[in-house]
Amino acid sequence: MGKQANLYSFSGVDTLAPALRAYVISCQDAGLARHGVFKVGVSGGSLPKTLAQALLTPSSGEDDQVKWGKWEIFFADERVVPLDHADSNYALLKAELLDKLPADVEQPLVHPINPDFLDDAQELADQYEQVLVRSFASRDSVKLPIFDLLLLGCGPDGHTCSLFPSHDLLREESAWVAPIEDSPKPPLRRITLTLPVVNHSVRVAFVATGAGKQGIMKEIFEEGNGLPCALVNEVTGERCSWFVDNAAVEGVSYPKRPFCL
Ligand SMILES: O=C(O)[C@H](O)[C@@H](O)[C@H](O)[C@H](O)COP(=O)(O)O
Repeated sequence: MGKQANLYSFSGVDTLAPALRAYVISCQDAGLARHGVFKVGVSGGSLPKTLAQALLTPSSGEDDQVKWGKWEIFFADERVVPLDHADSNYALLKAELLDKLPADVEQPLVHPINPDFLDDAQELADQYEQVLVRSFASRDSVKLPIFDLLLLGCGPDGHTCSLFPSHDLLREESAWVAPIEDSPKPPLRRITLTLPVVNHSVRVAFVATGAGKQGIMKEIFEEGNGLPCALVNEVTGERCSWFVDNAAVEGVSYPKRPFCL
């Protein structure tokens, strides 16, 4: 394993957001330099709101451009509900971010789940996997898709995407996208990227804020305990960056780095 995951701590979301913006833009520019598009996966929870705060501010110069027209957006996990349902991660991202993009810029290509398959979570996951197969097929090796960036949250139990602690899904080795029908966090039925896909991403960024995350951050960074977020940290090492606020990591013994690219 390489170096450890980067832990960047900020006074609050207002100071975290500009750093997250700089980080996302650097991943975007690296993706564009590598293959002309930026393939990014996002989760639900509080992330879309923070992302909007980071990305919707006006550009401050040439190096600070969000090139929306070059973005391909996927869902790191999604609830098995219609796209306009209150629980839908797509609906959340749409309301928080996509609907607020300036109308005069080229729009990103967004890949929601196919609502024709809501009756069967396995089929929904398989169909979403096919979306990834088609999108990533131009690569030489499609053993696993390689996202340029995954932007993830961390639940108070240490879950990420819909990969929950001690769940059998953590042992999935071959599927890229898997169904889960007994999610400990409602709603029960979801689909999620699997751990090998998360770990294969070029970069992984977690955003976790608020004192409510303190206990789990301590456990993830000090003990690991096989928690899904800790498993990602262990495999991705320095390819992984955490954007947190001071409240979330108070008392956590782990070196915090000053943010720089
Ligand atoms: O669909 C979901 O439930 C989310 O994708 C989930 O993985 C989320 O990211 C975490 O639960 C963190 O949520 P918060 O950021 O709201 O704490």
